[in-house]
Amino acid sequence: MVKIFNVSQIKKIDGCTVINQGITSIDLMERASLAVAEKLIRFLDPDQCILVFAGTGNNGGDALAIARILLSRHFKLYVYIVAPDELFSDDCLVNKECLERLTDVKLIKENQDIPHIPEDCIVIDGLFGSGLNRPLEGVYLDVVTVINASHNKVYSVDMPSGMFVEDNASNNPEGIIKAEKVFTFQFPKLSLLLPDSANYCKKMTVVNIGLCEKCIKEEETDLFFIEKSDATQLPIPRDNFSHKGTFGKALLIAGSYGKMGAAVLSARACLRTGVGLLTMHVPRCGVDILQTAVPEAMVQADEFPENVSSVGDNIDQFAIGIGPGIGTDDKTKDLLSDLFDKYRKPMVIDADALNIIAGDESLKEKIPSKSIITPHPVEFDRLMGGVSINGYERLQKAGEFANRYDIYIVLKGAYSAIITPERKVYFNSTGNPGMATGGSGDVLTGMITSLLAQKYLPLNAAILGVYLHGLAGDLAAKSKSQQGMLPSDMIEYIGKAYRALK
Ligand SMILES: NC(=O)C1=CN([C@@H]2O[C@H](COP(=O)(O)OP(=O)(O)OC[C@H]3O[C@@H](n4cnc5c(N)ncnc54)[C@H](OP(=O)(O)O)[C@@H]3O)[C@@H](O)[C@H]2O)[C@H](O)CC1
Ligand SMILES: [K+]
Repeated sequence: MVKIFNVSQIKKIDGCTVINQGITSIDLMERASLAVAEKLIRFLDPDQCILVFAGTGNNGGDALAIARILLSRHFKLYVYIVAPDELFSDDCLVNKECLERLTDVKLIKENQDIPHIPEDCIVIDGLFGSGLNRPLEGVYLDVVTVINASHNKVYSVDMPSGMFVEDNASNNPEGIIKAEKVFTFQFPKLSLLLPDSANYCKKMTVVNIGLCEKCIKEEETDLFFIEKSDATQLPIPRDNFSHKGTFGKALLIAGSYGKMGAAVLSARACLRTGVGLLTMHVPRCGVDILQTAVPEAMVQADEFPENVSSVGDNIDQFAIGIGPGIGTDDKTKDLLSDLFDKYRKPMVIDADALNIIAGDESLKEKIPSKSIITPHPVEFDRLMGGVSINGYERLQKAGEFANRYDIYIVLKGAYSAIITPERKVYFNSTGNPGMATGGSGDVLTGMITSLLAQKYLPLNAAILGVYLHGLAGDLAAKSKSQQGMLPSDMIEYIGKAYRALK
């Protein structure tokens, strides 16, 4: 797992690296800058005009070092330092003086010094990084406004300038660089993983700068970024002598009139994820649909034609998933309440089941311990009874909710977050915007329920389910495009996603 740290932890690890590796801070800056420059060199066109905007701190120092390295590789550069008071950090000053020996470096001290930014150029943004401690104002705000208005591709060093590493609730949305890509050092930054960063960071690339592994190991955090190597360790190998009983029994309670597709998708995804036996509990109108569309599943018909209203006895033998397409009919509300009374093992709760819970406080108290709920942000806000001001606040609330009700929350998004009852957060690294379509969540519910049935611990079921779901989405997008892919395609790629983990 890659750890995610706050600013003071990053500073501490920096300092500790300098001591333990016997280097100076300028060596570390050079290493970081070289790592970013090498990435840029791979795709930048040497004939394109590149504008570098540096600040006066260490983020600026990085940008100036990157400019020097690019110049040595014959890129065409124009360099500006925004320095209203000309107070430079020591390492920034060293890099400024080095660069001034090679090229003209212009200072921007006030608004009138801001250059016209032509179209079709590239901007390298090194105004501010993790040292930002207040929203941008004055000439800094003006420079950011001009860069954003130029609509050129902007590559940011460490952070989009103007964006805080964690909470941006008090920030000025106009005072943040809109970056095409952010090359962030060593650790993903929390704010870059939250949905509010969509306008400011289209893509994040984590650049390894060789910080001291021992310091990283010793520094504690509750925030993690899931990598392939983490997911690879999770699948439970299949024993030669195993039989269908070995891989558990799942019961998916899904569907209502007009929403049987959700039941079909969750059923197929559950089976493709490896469950031994799947039973679908659906309204009577859905029996033929399920039996035809998913022959591998057994079907239990509800007594009602259009909605699910009750589940039978003997449900302890199953891992249960409830929600896809069930609607919020009163009969279905009764079912959920009854289910929570009867069944005390972890279950997967999604979609309309969450909307039902949102409308009834007493149901929250009854959610079985260690269950996994899988809301998207709107469902989560409904569950909280109010909209969060930003992704950071939503994450805090999710931590409190998970802790209070002793459950796991999969907060779906570009980097889906798995929040544990201990308030730890694991961000997923797979997936793409092609998955943002109706049915995608039903697939995830089926997958996680399947893993619970196969005796994965709830946390592992959530992590592996979310990772595989995203990976299947990535494989589907590769073959069918983000626009053309469907949740059904993702299901077809679950097998390949498993293979990719080998
Ligand atoms: N391990 C690493 O990640 C490494 C990171 N590096 C780079 O260093 C920066 C962080 O550098 P730092 O000098 O700490 O901070 P900044 O460059 O982001 O900011 C510089 C100073 O600017 C002042 N400040 C803050 N906010 C504002 C604002 N809104 N307007 C004007 N000025 C502002 C603040 O100083 P004050 O005294 O005014 O409080 C900042 O200190 C990191 O992002 C990386 O790029 C290293 O190069 C390698 C290791
Ligand atoms: K920056």
